[in-house]
Amino acid sequence: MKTLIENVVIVTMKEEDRPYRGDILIEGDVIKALSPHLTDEADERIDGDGMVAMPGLVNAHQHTPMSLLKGFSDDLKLMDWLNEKMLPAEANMTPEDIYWGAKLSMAEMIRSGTTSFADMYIHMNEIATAVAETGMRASLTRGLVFLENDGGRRMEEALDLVERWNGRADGRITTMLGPHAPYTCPPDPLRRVIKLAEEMNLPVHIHLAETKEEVMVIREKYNETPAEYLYHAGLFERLHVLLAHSVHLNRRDIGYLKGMRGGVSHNPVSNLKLGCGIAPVVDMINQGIIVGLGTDGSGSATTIDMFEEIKAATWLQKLDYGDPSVLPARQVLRMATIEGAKLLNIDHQAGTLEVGKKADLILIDMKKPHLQPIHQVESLLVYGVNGADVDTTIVNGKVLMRNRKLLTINEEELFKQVSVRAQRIVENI
Ligand SMILES: CSC[C@H]1O[C@@H](n2cnc3c(O)ncnc32)[C@H](O)[C@@H]1O
Ligand SMILES: [Zn+2]
Repeated sequence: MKTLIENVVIVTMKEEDRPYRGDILIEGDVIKALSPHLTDEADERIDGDGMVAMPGLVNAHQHTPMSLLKGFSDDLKLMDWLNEKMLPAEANMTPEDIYWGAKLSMAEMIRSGTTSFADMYIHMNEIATAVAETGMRASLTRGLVFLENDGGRRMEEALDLVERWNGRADGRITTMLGPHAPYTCPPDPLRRVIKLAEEMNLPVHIHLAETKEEVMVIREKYNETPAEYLYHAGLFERLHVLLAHSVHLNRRDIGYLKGMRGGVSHNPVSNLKLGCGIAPVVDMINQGIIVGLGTDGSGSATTIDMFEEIKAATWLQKLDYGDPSVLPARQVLRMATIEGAKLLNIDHQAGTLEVGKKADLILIDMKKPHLQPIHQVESLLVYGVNGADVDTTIVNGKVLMRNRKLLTINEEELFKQVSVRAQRIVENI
């Protein structure tokens, strides 16, 4: 199957490229050619006039089924929200709920231009099934909380996910191991997970230093900062690690992360809404740490539109530094694309528009009052565009949304399923 996108403004997000008008040829699941003018025959032609083509966005930290808990308990502190609301609700979730909640998030992500995401949750088989069906690309992790003895059941589920799904769905699914956070993972089980990840050559996905309370708890328990605790457990020695949040890091903590494989998912909307603080994004980047962007679950953030994260990320750093020149448009766009792809360990496949990479791209409709005139495309992509401006979403060469119509998800059925399930889950909480 050959698809030719014609006469479109191409934003490759490669370091050396600047936006230019041209054509994109997709053959099978890869980008075959990118050029100012292509004359190839194609099975399908897409008129890109008035559109911008850019790499699909990479959401580096998600809990997809939490879409079912969206708006259920807002305006709480993280630990109250988690312990009193989310955990009891999650105990009520069936595997089918997880499947439909994950699909709801995927519908929203495809609609707002996300093509790849990293997910940490429970009942991962159902999430993987939803990924296989919707056509998205994902790095999946069974979240591991070690506060009570479960006879090794969670760990078995984590390994089952890896065995069943790593490299599956045409290579769109990869897997990681997911010790949830320093405050839910005591030293012994944490070290066991690290050893296993090393033996199995698997990346690790973990929350880090999200709140001041976390810093206090870890200080009381271990007389260390959360970053020190992970460093001394050996997490940053060999493994590729995806750290979610990393809000409360001091200068020494940033030093521990320096040189690590992987990096940090910055989740500014969730951090703002939960009042967590402002992550030292610019300081981390200046130390060579890779920083991508994520939304966290919609149970906390409500929105999983990555264009909102893009805006929040740059606004917050400008405000924090009192300097509008920090985190300029191009840099924050790279965080949402190629830097995120590096965090998911898929930058050989995604994150830029390049010949030979997988065809994961989006078309943005610029024929709208808020996106005209176009002086600088990259500026408008950051400060003007929102998820509803995405016209077409393509993953692995397959069109998942065209003219804003989802092609792999039946939304009518989806909405029926989620409204009934969401009500049942929160009853009596
Ligand atoms: C055991 S699966 C993952 C686990 O993480 C919880 N969660 C969702 N958002 C956050 C967050 O911002 N910080 C910490 N933990 C979070 C989710 O409810 C699941 O229980
Ligand atoms: Zn999270």
